[in-house]
Amino acid sequence: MKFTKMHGLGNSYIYVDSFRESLPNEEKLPALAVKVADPHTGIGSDGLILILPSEIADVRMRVFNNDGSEAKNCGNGLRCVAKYVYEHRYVQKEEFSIETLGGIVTANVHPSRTGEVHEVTVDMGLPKLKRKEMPMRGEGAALDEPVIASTEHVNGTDYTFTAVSMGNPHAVFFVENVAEASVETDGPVVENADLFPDGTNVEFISIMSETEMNFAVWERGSGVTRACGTGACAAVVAAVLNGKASKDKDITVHLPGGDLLIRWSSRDDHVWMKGQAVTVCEGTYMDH
Ligand SMILES: N[C@@H](CCC[C@H](N)C(=O)O)C(=O)O
Repeated sequence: MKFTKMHGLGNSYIYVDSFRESLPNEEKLPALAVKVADPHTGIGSDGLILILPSEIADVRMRVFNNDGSEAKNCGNGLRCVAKYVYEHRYVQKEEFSIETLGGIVTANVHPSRTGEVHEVTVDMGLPKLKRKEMPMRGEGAALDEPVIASTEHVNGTDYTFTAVSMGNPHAVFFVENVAEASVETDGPVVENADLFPDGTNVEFISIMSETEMNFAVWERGSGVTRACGTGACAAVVAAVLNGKASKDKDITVHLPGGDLLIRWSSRDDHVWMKGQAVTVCEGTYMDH
């Protein structure tokens, strides 16, 4: 199976071009994701991304975490898919749509004179804020309410966070110092809490100024990663909802793997993400 390894700020995936490659049966895809992602016996990545034709958008992306679970969206993956389909001329325009399980988004590539794409902007669409849209468990009318700085009980402990869906779920915690955040201890506890029937990604952020924040993440299905694009979008939305940042400002999110520029626009309430997309290598994977 031919593959391309790409990353956005160190959040790496094995990309399979399903315009050209025939894929294993549907039920074998989760196991394939686990195998290719293994750094010792596979290629090594945070998961597997399939680039496919779409009937309702210009192209389609499917994302598998490195535990084999399928995700509904991936911000860093979207930028890499946009780079790939533009450079391989599957689209011949700089603005085009990408279908994900979490909805359709619009990508804008910024090609160099030679046609290479190093940076991509994505209109990530509307954040979903209602408890039932995460999804998160709750009672009656609360299901239609947003979860902003809400204290929730998980395994006997109280956790205070803001929940934002960017097609996939995120629980955002404000902390004093991201370097000291309990990413590897609280991350998996919140990820797997009963409260989240589908699990959740977990972000820890600290506000540095009106236009800057530090960020660390525990990703659902992948654990600690160097970056999470949808997580950075959710972090900015959470900061605005908590009065710690403003709409219409370009906010630099400092992730472990580098920076993303995120803006929540008041014009249409869409969230915009701008950042790098990098090709690491291409090769042939021998399935075994
Ligand atoms: N790394 C991604 C998100 C990947 C999916 C996530 N772990 C989930 O299960 O929702 C990003 O850049 O957004």
